[in-house]
Amino acid sequence: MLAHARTLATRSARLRHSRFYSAQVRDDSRWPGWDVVVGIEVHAQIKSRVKLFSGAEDAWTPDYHLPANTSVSTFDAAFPGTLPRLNPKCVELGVRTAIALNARVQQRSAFDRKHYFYADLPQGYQITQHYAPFATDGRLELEGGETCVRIKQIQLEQDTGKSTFDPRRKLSSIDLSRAGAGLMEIVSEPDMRSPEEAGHYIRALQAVLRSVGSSDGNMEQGSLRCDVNVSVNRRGEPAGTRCEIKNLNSVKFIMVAITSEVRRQIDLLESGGSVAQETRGFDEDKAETYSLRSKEDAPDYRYMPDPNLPPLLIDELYVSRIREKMPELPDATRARLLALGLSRRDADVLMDVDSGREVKFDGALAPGPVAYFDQISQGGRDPKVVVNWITHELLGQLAFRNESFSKNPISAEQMGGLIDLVQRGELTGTAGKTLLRHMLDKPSDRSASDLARELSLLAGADDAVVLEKWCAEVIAALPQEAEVVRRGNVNVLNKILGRVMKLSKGRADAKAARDTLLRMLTGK
Ligand SMILES: Nc1ncnc2c1ncn2[C@@H]1O[C@H](COP(=O)(O)OP(=O)(O)OP(=O)(O)O)[C@@H](O)[C@H]1O
Ligand SMILES: [Mg+2]
Ligand SMILES: [Mg+2]
Repeated sequence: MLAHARTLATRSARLRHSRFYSAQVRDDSRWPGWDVVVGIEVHAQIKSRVKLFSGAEDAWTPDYHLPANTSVSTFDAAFPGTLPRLNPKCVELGVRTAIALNARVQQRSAFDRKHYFYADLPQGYQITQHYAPFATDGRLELEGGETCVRIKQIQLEQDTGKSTFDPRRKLSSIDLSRAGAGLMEIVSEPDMRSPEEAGHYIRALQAVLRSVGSSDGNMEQGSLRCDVNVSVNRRGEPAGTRCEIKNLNSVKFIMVAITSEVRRQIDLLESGGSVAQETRGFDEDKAETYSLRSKEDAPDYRYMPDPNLPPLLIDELYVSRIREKMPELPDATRARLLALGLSRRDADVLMDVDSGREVKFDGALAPGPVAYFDQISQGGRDPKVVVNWITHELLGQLAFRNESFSKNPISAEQMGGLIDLVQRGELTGTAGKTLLRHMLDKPSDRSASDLARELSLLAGADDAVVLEKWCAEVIAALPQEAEVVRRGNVNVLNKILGRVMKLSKGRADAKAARDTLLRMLTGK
């Protein structure tokens, strides 16, 4: 009876957590009558200069332009007699990630050896926490909080080296620089129901990792790598057999690979066949998955506890200290920005994971567009005006120059000064943009108003006189158009006005210029 009650309680907890058991699954017109089930294993490189077990002597930089084998300690190369020593920074960044993913940090976890024989793994085994991970039972809400993906576990493990094969010379090269670097394996429950949801999950996870500073989460550079498990079943039937697609390296390829794998499995089942559990690769050119090895060929990893590493003990005080220092998480940031009156789009642009925000080593963060926005809008500036200048003008100009936000040379103070000049009417909007361009062209630490004065961009006291001079000059240059306006056809005025604005290099106030022209031409 008690056991039954417990089962029911567990089941209803699950019901609350996973949409899989509760809400109706919508039919997908791509595969009507079928349900798609996806679970993802993410390997995220921990942003610590020191590897997971090989001590401070081998500080490494994940810079792939460096020559091979430049950051390898004797431990990484598995010299006999070398011993592992756990890097506490990796534990701290792991715990930060676990807290951000609402996971339970285990007071006791342990390290196992997972054996396989491959040239980029000199020890002959990888140290991992597959059986006793340091965090379990997390969850990550996807956009809008409608869907929630449960996180089964987060474990610490070593990265391998890198092997490259040159088919021409039939030569394999091994680079051990990466060997032994710290990874977090974040294993999701099979809670995603479409290729798009898998994409949202990875994006949301990237945002979390970056916001806590535990990983770059950059798929292109390999600091975030995904193994994607896919199965299909007819609506109402239990989940099917999963295939695992290894090593996908972009969100786009994840979605394409899932779509093509779903098609393959459905075709197999519809033609009376069955899906065999196997590990598959993804061919980017053909947009197809292909078999790597079947379950029968799966290696026997001969897991065993690592005798050289004691269990990892994490006490509650340690966790609560980290919890107190947690930075703002993406969901909270988005909610705060929306509450300030920003549009969803503007909030997304500020928070964009690809905006060039840098995660520095050991979890420090370079300020991204959101922090820049926060600094500028302090002191009572209108948040909507500030976000406009950042997203449209600044990010626009930077994009035009093919530069990311991390290259922005304009300080928050300078940008705030520029916005104030425009808001107070001392600078026209167009002159403000000219000033912004100048600040990007010639970075300096001078204030916006000094620069505006120096460039004669400020709208001054003798404005009206200058404006009349510009108008007169343009009227003289466009006698025919001026005549048409004089005869009462005001439509042509815009052409004359355009010339005045051009002549003033944007310094003229458009409305004042229009009024002046009308007065000079029609007396009104
Ligand atoms: N029916 C299913 N359809 C799709 N995904 C599934 C299904 N069942 C389980 N999964 C997913 O498969 C993944 C299993 O990962 P896990 O690390 O636990 O084991 P593994 O793949 O056997 O081990 P390894 O780490 O050696 O690859 C999880 O992400 C889980 O959500
Ligand atoms: Mg796994
Ligand atoms: Mg796996």
